[in-house]
Amino acid sequence: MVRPNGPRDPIAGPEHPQPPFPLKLRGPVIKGFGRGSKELGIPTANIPLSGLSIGGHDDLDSGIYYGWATLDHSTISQNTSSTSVLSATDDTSVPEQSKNFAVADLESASVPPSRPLTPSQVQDETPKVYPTVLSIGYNPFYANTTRSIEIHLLHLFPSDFYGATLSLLILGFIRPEYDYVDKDALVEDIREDIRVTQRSLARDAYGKFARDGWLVGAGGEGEEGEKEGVYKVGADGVKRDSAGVVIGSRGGQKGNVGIGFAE
Ligand SMILES: Cc1cc2nc3c(=O)[nH]c(=O)nc-3n(C[C@H](O)[C@H](O)[C@H](O)COP(=O)(O)O)c2cc1C
Ligand SMILES: Nc1ncnc2c1ncn2[C@@H]1O[C@H](COP(=O)(O)OP(=O)(O)O)[C@@H](O)[C@H]1O
Repeated sequence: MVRPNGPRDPIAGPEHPQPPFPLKLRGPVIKGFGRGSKELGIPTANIPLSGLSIGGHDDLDSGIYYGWATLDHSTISQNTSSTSVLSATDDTSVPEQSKNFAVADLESASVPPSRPLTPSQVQDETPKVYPTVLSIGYNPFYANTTRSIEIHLLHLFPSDFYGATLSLLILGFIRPEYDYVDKDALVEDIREDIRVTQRSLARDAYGKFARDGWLVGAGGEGEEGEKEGVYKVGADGVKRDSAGVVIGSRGGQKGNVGIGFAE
């Protein structure tokens, strides 16, 4: 479908996320077609389509979505080698360093920064949580024959992170994928998607999902024996949740704050 003319909504989705959101995705960052940073100035981390199977969402509508994401860098060495990297295409050579021209000039004071949040806003040991916009589909402008998941994290990274495990919580739908008259029109719409993402995630009901246990590696809701939440370790070494309720005794260092599980 060719992009319709006309202005776009500044915010996407209702005041509170509605089903099917939040949707959980996770997978290793693999190599895509290499166009994101080279041609568009907007790097997009690809994860395998099987990432959609986690909640049984393989048939999710193609389109542009937003949410929160984290990266686990500890899996990089097991998913890459010095000469090859897992790939969505047949090409497994190590890609050139990505370039990101899109985000730096888009920030404004009234929206969440592209700087990452930590769930507790206290400690650096907890994973950084990045505002994220993604495209799921066939990239009609490039007429791809296979469906792909292309994820842009709203952050300037010093280096690539192929092989890292990316966990994603999708909270809303922005628009369908379109074909465009030229590359500049595609880039302009993606830049507006970034702004829509910043405004949409700035709402309280969306911001609180940045603390969801899924983003720190949890296996999903309802797992036996696990209760995820923000904890603080007291002088007695005991972990308590934000309401002061004891959730564990193997807390460790006094004053530690993070996201974890009841023991
Ligand atoms: C927010 C966002 C919106 C996008 N919208 C479209 C779109 O409407 N049409 C399209 O053909 N591709 C769209 N794309 C996909 C880009 O064309 C794709 O990321 C690019 O081809 C890079 O792919 P690669 O990383 O596999 O090289 C979008 C990507 C992002 C991140
Ligand atoms: N802000 C970012 N968002 C997503 N990926 C990024 C970002 N900054 C750097 N990258 C890196 O750039 C890669 C994507 O670059 P891109 O040119 O789209 O290549 P590919 O086609 O291999 O996905 C990601 O896999 C990741 O390693």
